Amino acid sequence: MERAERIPFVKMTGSGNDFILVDNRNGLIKPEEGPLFAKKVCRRKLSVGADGLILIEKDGEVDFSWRFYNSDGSEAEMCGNGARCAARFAVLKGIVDSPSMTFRTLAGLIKAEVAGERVRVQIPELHGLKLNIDLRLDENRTAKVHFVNSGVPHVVWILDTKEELEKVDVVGLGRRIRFHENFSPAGTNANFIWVQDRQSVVIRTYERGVEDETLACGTGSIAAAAITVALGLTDPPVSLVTRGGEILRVFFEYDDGRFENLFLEGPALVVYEGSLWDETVR
Ligand SMILES: N[C@H](CCC[C@H](N)C(=O)O)C(=O)O
Repeated sequence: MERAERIPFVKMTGSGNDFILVDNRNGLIKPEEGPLFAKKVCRRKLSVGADGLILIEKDGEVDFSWRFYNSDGSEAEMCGNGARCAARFAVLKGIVDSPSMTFRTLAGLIKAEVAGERVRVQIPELHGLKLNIDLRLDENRTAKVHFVNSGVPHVVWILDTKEELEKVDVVGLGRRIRFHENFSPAGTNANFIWVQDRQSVVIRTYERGVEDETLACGTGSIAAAAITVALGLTDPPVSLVTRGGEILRVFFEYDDGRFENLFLEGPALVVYEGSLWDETVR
């Protein structure tokens, strides 16, 4: 990257899942530089710090394209909370001239609708739904889990009580699932949920590529909503109570294994704007 003394960015939070957003339509950060740049700027205390980096790029057909990186520098196909932040960022920065837009991700085209601080994004599709998997965790323990890809891969483990959800070792068990041979080589995110009632689920998520629990996960919320509806435990729209306390809402129609018109809705807030000094990303 030719040395740009300072790189303007906006820090945003999608229900506690936090991101650094950069308008990279000038191509300053080259594709091959993305992973290391992301790893450096997402370090808490040593740089801006975030769960992920979002680079907005030019696109010849739709409003814009994006590159999404987890804080470990891995590029992910999609990010639900990040998509909501990217849509609001595009409106605030005049990258689009309408509150409705379409942008390109590795998981396909995302339609977004910005209404003030709240954003709805339409997820292209769910695939690979697999219910009631007996997952061997170690020689003495198996867990009944479920799987779906909601833009990125997600395992969902349903716990019986709120207390169990409070006490579960999200990082220890989450890491075991994330690196489980069943899901290699791509790995998976791991969600632990408790079904509060037919309209709401409390969720905690261990995120692949952050390698820790995050305060919210958009695609994880979609996965949990889809799986609990498919199991007959909830009815859409489903509210997801995230670890940060914010509520994410997932809308869709479900009929005999088919999910239609999948939307994720929730707040996407600006925390601050800044300019990144070159000396901390060399
Ligand atoms: N860490 C995820 C990508 C971000 C997902 C999450 N932040 C969301 O809001 O969907 C992965 O690598 O699969």
